[in-house]
Amino acid sequence: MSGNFARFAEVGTKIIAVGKNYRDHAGEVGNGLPETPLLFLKPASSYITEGTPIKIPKRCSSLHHEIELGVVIGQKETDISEGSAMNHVAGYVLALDITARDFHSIAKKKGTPWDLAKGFDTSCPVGKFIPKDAVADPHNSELWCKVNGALKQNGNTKDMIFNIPHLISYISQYFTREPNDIILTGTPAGVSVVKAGDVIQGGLAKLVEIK
Ligand SMILES: CC(=O)CC(=O)C(=O)O
Ligand SMILES: [Mg+2]
Repeated sequence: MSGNFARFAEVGTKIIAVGKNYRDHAGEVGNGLPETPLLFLKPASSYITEGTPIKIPKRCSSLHHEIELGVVIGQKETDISEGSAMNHVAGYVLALDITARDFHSIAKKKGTPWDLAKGFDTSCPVGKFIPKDAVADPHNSELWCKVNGALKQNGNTKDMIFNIPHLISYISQYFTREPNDIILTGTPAGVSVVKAGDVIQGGLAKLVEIK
């Protein structure tokens, strides 16, 4: 594990994920657009470093990749304004919100929690830490994902419905954020099934790639 990963892999880390934050992905999964950020938690036990194999959960027959920009929180915060939100960002990571889509569809239909679909062990592969200043514009960065070399997701963070300051401010009204917590900011369209043996690659602008 590199020093950069060590920044994140500390006890007490929270991963707060935002759902349906891109219109095109919201369209492909249905149920309309959110009026406020749609939040769910992924446990710290879902976290793996880049290159660690993803375990397909028992009884899952449709595992999906979701490439996402992760925002790494730099300091303890609660109830902060949108105006000061970016001061609380230490940097970014490229991450996958691996989703058991069959479990997810059932949960949505029944109105039950998404934990099993989104929070199982290994469902959050995370790439190396990217310092804040290395990302010129986090609201205009290409985000892509390939499976076995074929391009599946090709989005841009400019298409987020709720931008990063809004997400940080909104989340901080409900959850105290601590250093090294991560906010996954949602995925663009193109999610698709991955099977045992597939290789998933992702990229953020020209800055980082994960595999
Ligand atoms: C409906 C979803 O897949 C929610 C989600 O995780 C997203 O990134 O959007
Ligand atoms: Mg997601």
